[in-house]
Parts: sequence; structure tokens; C-alpha cells
Amino acid sequence: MPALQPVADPRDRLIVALDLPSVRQAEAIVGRLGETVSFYKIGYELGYAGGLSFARELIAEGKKVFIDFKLHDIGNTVAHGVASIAALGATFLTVHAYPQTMRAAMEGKGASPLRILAVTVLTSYDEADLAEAGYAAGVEQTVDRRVAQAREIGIDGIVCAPTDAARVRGILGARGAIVTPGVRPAGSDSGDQKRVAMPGDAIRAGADHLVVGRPIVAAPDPAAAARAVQAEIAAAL
Ligand SMILES: O=c1ccn([C@@H]2O[C@H](COP(=O)(O)O)[C@@H](O)[C@H]2O)c(=O)[nH]1
Repeated sequence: MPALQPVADPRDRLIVALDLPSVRQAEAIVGRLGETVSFYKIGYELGYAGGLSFARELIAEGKKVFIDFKLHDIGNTVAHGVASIAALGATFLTVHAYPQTMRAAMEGKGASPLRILAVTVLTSYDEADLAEAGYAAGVEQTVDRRVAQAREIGIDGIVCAPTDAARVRGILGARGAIVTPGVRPAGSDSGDQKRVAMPGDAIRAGADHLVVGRPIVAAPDPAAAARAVQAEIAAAL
């Protein structure tokens, strides 16, 4: 696993999830967030509604972009999909933490600076959800096994719940980025997230970057909500 890269701009610790149905709505939120936010995540909803062209625009304007497509397919398809995203100039791309998929993704990114993040167990899953999906092992055991496999493969980073971050850091050591969704500022609704923590707790547990979507994007004043998360991050560093 490559050495951990220091986060040069403290604003980069916060990644805002642009889970919105149109580029027009995403542009409006990015406009309201202005210089407060430097790093955006584009997932299925915006990605399938013109979000990749919008990602190019954000990158051209100097923003960092995380493409959260959680790839998982046969190796050839994953490798070529990753190569296409690498050409976009994105900073992060997710794949599911299956060994064949992770190896293919690392092959597909070639020498590009794109960093591949392996998604361990979704933050919307608890023990019952994993059992329902047919896994015999529990959440902690599954996360730990996938992180150990990711480390062996040399993946660039891990996506995990903030509640797993301290254990994940213990397995990774000082190498590899830890990115945690499932982050909720005090008083905000968890929604469908089941393994959550507050921003300061996620940072103290070892997360390098926090992903926050609805608590910022749906806030009456998104820039104020983002600044409050950034203040909590700064206080925990
Ligand atoms: O395990 C995972 C992996 C990815 N996500 C993504 O993060 C954001 C979280 O959004 P909130 O509105 O802050 O809940 C969302 O885009 C997910 O697709 C995740 O939540 N958990």
C-alpha cells in the first residue's frame, strides 16, 4: 500500500456528496458552497444524469472529484472502466473490496494519479443486513478481512464506517487513506445510515477524509453547514 499522502489543504478533509438528480441542481449547490468546499463526490444519482461531464468542469475549475461508482464486475470490465475514469482526472474512485476487483482496478489505473478506494461493508449495513445477504461473518470480521486483503493488494485507500476507522487504521498502519461516509453532525438525521459517528469522532478514530451528503446539501444554508463540519474536523486534528 502506498505511503499516506498528507492532506495539504485542510478543506480537502471534507468531501461533499452531490447526491442530486441533475447537473443544474448540482451547479446551484456548488455555487452556494463557493470556496468553502474543495472536494466533491459524484455517485450514481448525478453520475447517471450527466455527472461525468460535470466532474470534468469541476476539475477544470480546480476542485477535486471523487467518483463513487463502487465498481464490481469481471476483471477486464473493471480495468477498462477504471482506465476511463483515470482519463477524467478524478482524485478517487471506489470499487468493492473483492480481491479480483481490487487487482483489476489497480491494473486499470496504470501510472495515473487516480487513487482507488476499496469499499468494505456499506455504512447502511448492520449485522442483520450482512446475514440477510448470505455472509456468515459479522461486520467487524468482514471489514477486517477485506482491509487486510486490500493492504496485500496495495490499494490506495479504504472506505469504511467511522465506527470501523480505528480498527482499519490498525490494520493498514500509516499507509493508505481512510475515507468515511456515515458521518452525522450532532442533531442531524441518520436516514438510512446505520453505522455512524460525528465528524470529530471520525477524525479522532483515524479518518483522513469525511464524506457528508444530506446534512450539507439539504441544509437551509449549505455553506454554514459545511463550515460547521470543517470546524469540528479542525478541532479534532
Ligand atoms: O459505505 C458507504 C459508501 C458510500 N456511501 C456514500 O456516501 C454518501 C453519504 O451520504 P449521506 O447523505 O451523508 O448519508 C452517499 O453518497 C453514499 O452513496 C455511504 O454512505 N456508505
